This record gives sequence, structure tokens and C-alpha cells, in this order.
Amino acid sequence: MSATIIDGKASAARLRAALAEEVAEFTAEHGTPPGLATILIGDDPASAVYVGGKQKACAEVGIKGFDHRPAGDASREEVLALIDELNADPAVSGILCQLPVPDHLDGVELTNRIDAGKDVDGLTIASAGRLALGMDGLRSCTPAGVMVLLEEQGVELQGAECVVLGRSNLFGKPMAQLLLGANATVTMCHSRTRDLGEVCRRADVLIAAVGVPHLVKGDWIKPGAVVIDVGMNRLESGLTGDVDFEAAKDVASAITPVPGGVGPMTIALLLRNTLQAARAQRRATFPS
Ligand SMILES: Nc1nc(=O)c2c([nH]1)NC[C@@H]1CN(c3ccc(C(=O)N[C@@H](CCC(=O)O)C(=O)O)cc3)C=[N+]21
Repeated sequence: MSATIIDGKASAARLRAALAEEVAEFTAEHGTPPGLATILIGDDPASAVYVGGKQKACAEVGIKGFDHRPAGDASREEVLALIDELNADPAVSGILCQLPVPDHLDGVELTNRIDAGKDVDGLTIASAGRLALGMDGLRSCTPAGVMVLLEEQGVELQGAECVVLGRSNLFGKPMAQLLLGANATVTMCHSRTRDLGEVCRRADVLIAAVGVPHLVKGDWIKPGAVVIDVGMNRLESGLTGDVDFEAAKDVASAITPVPGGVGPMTIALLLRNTLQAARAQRRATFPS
């Protein structure tokens, strides 16, 4: 048996096409498009590629991009002042501070300066708290993208055994919360988990986000499981995930490739969040 290769690139393209229509309607109705401000501090080449991709995607769906690039030695006060300015700017619906930030700055502090209504990354204390409490709100883009892929595959999450490898604030924790919200049985694993392979073998849905190339072996996968690879490891041989894809595809029923799986969905969900934020801001400003 060979697994279905989940085409995240195609899903993301469909989502962007649908969003382009919704953005056009929003813009016609309100006279101004939704706006997304990105903040990239310094000139890390990998981060510059990601932020460039986000800006390009905005332009393609009709969202106005604001591309801020403070120098790598920008002071804390300088960046906080920039965020305050964007928080107050009605043309800016969403704000994203690209992580990681240089060592002399605190990414958690900077992220939390973002107005909760403009937190399109879903990473502020308010957004994380709303998710944990089962309230509506802006969701972290990569986990939200994974939920879209699982839904499109028709994966039944209610009562399913879902195992999440990795407990980051950016991905693992919000992923687990979204799965819980869909009534899955969720197990979280991390670097101190004993018998990782044993736990993984229980999973109907196995989601890996640890940043260790090919950590997940073929015999860690239950036959027929759905495998989602969130790893983005840049090796000399190219970009590779956390799953031994060649071995996994003979065991799983469906699997995401790297690249072309979860990555493109992250950017599409960022656009969706920006539109969601813009709509909520209009509602708050002009109650009907
Ligand atoms: N505040 C913040 N929010 C983020 O969402 C955020 C961040 N910081 N820091 C870095 C990570 C990483 N990330 C990716 C987005 C898209 C791809 C993506 O499109 N990947 C393509 C390949 C890209 C390539 O070839 O390099 C793919 O998987 O097919 C990857 C990684 C967002 N991040």
C-alpha cells in the first residue's frame, strides 16, 4: 500500500483563490483592503525568504502589505514604538513579528505588544488563552492549516488517538488544543518522553514538529495512520521534514510531504486570519 500524498501546495492555492474573492468583496464594501504588517528584525536569510513569501501572498489576494525591516541592532524601545504605531493604524488589520528575533530582544515580549485583535499569528497571551478556554479568536496559522488539511482528507478526529511530537508555543501547544477542541484524544510528546516510538505507534494521526530530520521511523507508524510532517530542516541535500518519508509512505494511509505540505498552508491561513481580523475590526468600529 502506498499513502495518499497530501498536496498542501494545491490546497493552499485553492484557499488563496477563495480568499481573493472574499478580499475583493471586503474591499468593495469598505473602500479599503485588509492590511498585513510584517516586522522582520535584522537580515537572517531564511527569515527574509519566509517574510518575502508572506508579502507576495498578500499582494496576490489583494491584501495590502506593510513590510517593516528594522535593523538587526534595533533597540527594544524602537521596535515597541513601531508595534504601537501599527496597533493604532486603522489601515493595518494584522501584525506579525517574525520569529526568532535577535538575541538582545525578547520575542515573547514583542509579540505580546501586538493588539490582540491584530494578532494574526495567534501567539499573544490573549489568543492562546482564548484557544485554551474554547473561545473564538485568531488561531496560530500552522496548526490551523493542519486542521484544514485533516478536514479535507475527511479524517474523523472525534475519539481518534492523536499524537503531537513537539511542545512549542508556536505549534505543538496550539495544535493539541485544536485537536482537543475537535474531541480527539491527544498525547503530547517531547524530548523527555520515554519510548517515543511506542507512543507514536498508538497514533491514528501522528503530527511531528520537533526539528529533527527523519526522527520518525517507518516502524513508529501504525498501519493506515495519517502522518503530518511540520518539520522544516534545511540540510545540504535540501529541505526535509521530521519524518522518514520514504519509509512512512508505505505504512501510512496519507502523509504530507516537505516541502509542499504544511508550509504553504501556514501562509494561506495567515491571509485568512488577516481577513478575519479586518472583518472583526469593522464590526467593532461600525456596529450595525
Ligand atoms: N511569527 C512567526 N510566524 C510564523 O508563522 C513563523 C515564524 N514566525 N517564524 C518561522 C516559521 C516558519 N514558517 C514557515 C512558513 C511557510 C513555510 C513554507 O512555505 N514552506 C515551503 C517551502 C519553503 C522553502 O522552500 O524554503 C513548503 O513547505 O513547501 C515554511 C515555514 C512560519 N513561521
